[in-house]
Amino acid sequence: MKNTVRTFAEMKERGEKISMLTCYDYSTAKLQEKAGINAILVGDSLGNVMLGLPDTLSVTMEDMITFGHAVARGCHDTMVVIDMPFMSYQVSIEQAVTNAGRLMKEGRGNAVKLEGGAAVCPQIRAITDAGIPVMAHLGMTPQSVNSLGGNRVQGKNEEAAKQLIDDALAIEKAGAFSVVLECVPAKLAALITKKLTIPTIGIGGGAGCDGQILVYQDMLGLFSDYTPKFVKHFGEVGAAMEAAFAAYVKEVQAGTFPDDAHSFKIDDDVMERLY
Ligand SMILES: Nc1nc(=O)c2c([nH]1)NC[C@@H]1CN(c3ccc(C(=O)N[C@@H](CCC(=O)O)C(=O)O)cc3)CN21
Ligand SMILES: CC(C)C(=O)C(=O)O
Ligand SMILES: [Mg+2]
Repeated sequence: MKNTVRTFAEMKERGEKISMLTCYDYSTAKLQEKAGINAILVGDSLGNVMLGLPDTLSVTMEDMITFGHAVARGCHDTMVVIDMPFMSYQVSIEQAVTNAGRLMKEGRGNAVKLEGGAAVCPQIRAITDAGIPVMAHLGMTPQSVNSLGGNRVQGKNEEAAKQLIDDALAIEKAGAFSVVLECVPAKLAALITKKLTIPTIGIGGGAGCDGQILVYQDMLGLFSDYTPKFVKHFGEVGAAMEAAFAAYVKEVQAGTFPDDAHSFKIDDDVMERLY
């Protein structure tokens, strides 16, 4: 049986930390599942790390479905959450439910995630009522980068902090099963975590959250367009890949690859007749 919404609730109750990573492809999903990850997010950050875009705004439903389905094929026991892309849920409740449904039917996700607080509570309620679990996303919400004026920490002053707490309580009431807290001061994220019965998943939210998430290319040292303060490298995979690519180039140039072990044989008498 797949871990699911119930697993999340039980883990918070037991005080067990929830580990999440983003993922966008089949092979990486299999590795993450083998490594024991609790849940995977197919994030719209794929715009940055897979497509080389400057932000997440032009990521489409088709993008999310293509990458989502690839990840879902690699996951047998792991819950797959798929981000709802910019403008796939803001316009109307009806459109939000339709698009969440597509991410489940065509993307083969187990849950969806959308950004925002009180403003998107009607969408959270309607999608949840349709039988689709919703993860909320508060604090720094990258789809609002043009309103927020950059990818910076949120909730620093009393008014903004109170707003964040109110939004967190509202999305919980609307039926969200969990919430991402992005770029929120650690002490504020810890307070929100205490106030909520649903698990909080931090990214730049400090150790007081119920779980953590990172973009996998960030934690592997595979992405270098920018490095948010919350990113820690758990490996230097970018450097390892570059070294392997360089070794390949060198062997091809030298003619030492492929050798006999990586080539196919034909009987000598067949070759003699051909000559
Ligand atoms: N590779 C990647 N990692 C992410 O975490 C991520 C994405 N892409 N794409 C979507 C959003 C964008 N995110 C970002 C992007 C940049 C910063 C960043 O550079 N923050 C600076 C502060 C910048 C400022 O104050 O203006 C920092 O020091 O953390 C943070 C989060 C988080 N998400
Ligand atoms: C950074 C996470 C939370 C996200 O929304 C994404 O990867 O798109
Ligand atoms: Mg996202």
